[in-house]
Amino acid sequence: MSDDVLTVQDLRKRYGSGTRAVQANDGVDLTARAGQVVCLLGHNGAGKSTLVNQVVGIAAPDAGTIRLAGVDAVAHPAQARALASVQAQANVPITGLTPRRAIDLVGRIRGGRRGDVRRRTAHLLDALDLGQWADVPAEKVSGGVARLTAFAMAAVAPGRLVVLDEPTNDVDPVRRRLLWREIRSIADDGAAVLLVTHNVLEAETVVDHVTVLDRGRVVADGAPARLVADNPGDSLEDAYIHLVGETHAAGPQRQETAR
Ligand SMILES: Nc1ncnc2c1ncn2[C@@H]1O[C@H](COP(=O)(O)OP(=O)(O)OP(=O)(O)O)[C@@H](O)[C@H]1O
Repeated sequence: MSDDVLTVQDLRKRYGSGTRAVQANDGVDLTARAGQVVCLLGHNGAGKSTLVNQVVGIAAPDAGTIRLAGVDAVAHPAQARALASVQAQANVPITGLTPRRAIDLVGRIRGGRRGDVRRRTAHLLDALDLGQWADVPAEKVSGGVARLTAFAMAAVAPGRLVVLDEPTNDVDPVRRRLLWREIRSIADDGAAVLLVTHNVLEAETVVDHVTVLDRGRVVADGAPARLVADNPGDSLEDAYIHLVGETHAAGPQRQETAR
């Protein structure tokens, strides 16, 4: 039996029309298996969030297929959403709660048993070194602590797929190490992790597979070591820069026909 959790094929999504049309995803293929951390790399505007939003049912594709744990996610977005836990690019507001309460609540909403959720919440707070902030009102915590809390909310009762959109943003270097360890252990425990990050240097040590997006298209795909071997330089960052170019900023990928 295949252990593919997420299969995306020939995914296409365009925003707008006429001269302002942007082809944000232009025939994207991607697979994430159980136990794998798959990293999506790309410049600003390359189409990463567009892809993620379609996978979790926030946006509908124009064409292509998305299968999540056997479910057709395009036809049944609500079912697909239940199979995935998501840390979005923007934190979910948790005003009125504490980090511990917010993490615990998500675990319960996702169907975790009270004792299991309490233990897992305590583990995450400890593993991310959030103890001193755990019971502080959310409006008083720093951006980094809020980001780590949002990660823990996605990790407390992981779905078959865990989607993490820029989880390291605002997080200090020491806690980033702790965070990478937890990301790895989510996959080691059997989920598939789809990770969006600009933190290429740190991701290299943790991820199993890298998909590089440029202007809505996959321009490279493989294990980090494979991409490093196939490109000039000696790191994933070198390979990435070679693949997408040092200077271009992945500006809007306007339709050729619309010019
Ligand atoms: N709702 C929208 N309406 C119109 N254009 C959009 C919309 N969302 C995204 N775009 C455009 O689609 C392209 C891809 O955007 P997307 O947010 O997917 O990129 P990204 O790789 O996630 O970028 P970043 O790293 O900055 O988050 C960009 O040109 C962006 O301007």
